[in-house]
Amino acid sequence: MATAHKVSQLRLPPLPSIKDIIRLYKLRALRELSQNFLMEPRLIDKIVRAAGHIENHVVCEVGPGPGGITRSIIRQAPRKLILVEKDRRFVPSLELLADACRDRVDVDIITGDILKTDIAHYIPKDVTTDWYDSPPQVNLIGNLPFSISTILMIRWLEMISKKEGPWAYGRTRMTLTFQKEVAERMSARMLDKQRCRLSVMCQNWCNVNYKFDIPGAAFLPKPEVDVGVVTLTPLKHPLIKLPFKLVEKVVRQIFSMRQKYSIRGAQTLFPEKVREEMALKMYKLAEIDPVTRPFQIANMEFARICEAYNEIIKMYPEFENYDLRAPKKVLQAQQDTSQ
Ligand SMILES: C[S@@+](CC[C@H](N)C(=O)[O-])C[C@H]1O[C@@H](n2cnc3c(N)ncnc32)[C@H](O)[C@@H]1O
Repeated sequence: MATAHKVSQLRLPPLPSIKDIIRLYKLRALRELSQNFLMEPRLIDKIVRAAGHIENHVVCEVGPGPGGITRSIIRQAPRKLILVEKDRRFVPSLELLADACRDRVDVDIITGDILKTDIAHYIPKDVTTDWYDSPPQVNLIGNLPFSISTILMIRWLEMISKKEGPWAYGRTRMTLTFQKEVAERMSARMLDKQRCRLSVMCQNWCNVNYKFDIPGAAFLPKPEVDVGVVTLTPLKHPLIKLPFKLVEKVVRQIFSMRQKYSIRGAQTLFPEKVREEMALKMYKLAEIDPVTRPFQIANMEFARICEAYNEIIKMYPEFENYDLRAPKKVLQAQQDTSQ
């Protein structure tokens, strides 16, 4: 059932429009920072509404840019707003916003790379909830730069798996934008043609909800692709209860040969001499048909494959560190030790 949220709870004093801000501060968009500014207030508010109730919450916005989404967040009266923006040119326009709401919202402006910023450091401890309770009053929101969105998501999933960073406070929710194709992959279920490593990884640790699309034309400059808005809520219990690195490796290798039978990719988890035998053993333990293709494998079946792999590396610890992606020299050493 849809929840009704009050809009415009906090009135901001008259401010120049985002268009004027961009002109005033000469904020020409930089391609290298994937800068595409969302210009439509209706769509901006729709993203913020997708985050649910955020009044009195601690909100962290990734890449606020000139502050379009930031304004909409502020109008919802969060208790604290943490802004992480790599491009210093946006600081004056963000300070203008921080100043306009200084009596009601505590705003931290951090100029830095989100991939290197410890957001948790800025989140007050009193928001902490137990992992198995409702999510804490903390939200991560961002119209993410395309160039880092997948890396950031994978990094955050690893943090979720370890209950670290913003997830040390409980099951912190995310409302994020991705290239439409990436958003479709994140939410793709078994048999979907978009199904890939990212689908299994996201769905193993989170409830992934593809909310709606935003046409490229709503951005300035217009990107070549449309955008998808996704919300993610960490699951109380992941489907595969094994370390992130193990799950990532197994799922990655199985999808490494997308069009072939999945066992072909699974074989690459093991050194050449034993790969056919070990992969077959793994599939037998997991009760998976070797002629299944990767996109035909359900999340629970991936769980069985990962568990079977874990059993095998317990039996043969020499295979544990075998990694096909390792540089040639390391690979040779790995092959030698497994003979
Ligand atoms: C797609 S734009 C979104 C701008 C604004 N939020 C909007 O919706 O109009 C992405 C923003 O992320 C910033 N950005 C790019 N790489 C970043 C990084 N590694 N860390 C933090 N911010 C980054 C860009 O400078 C830009 O402001």
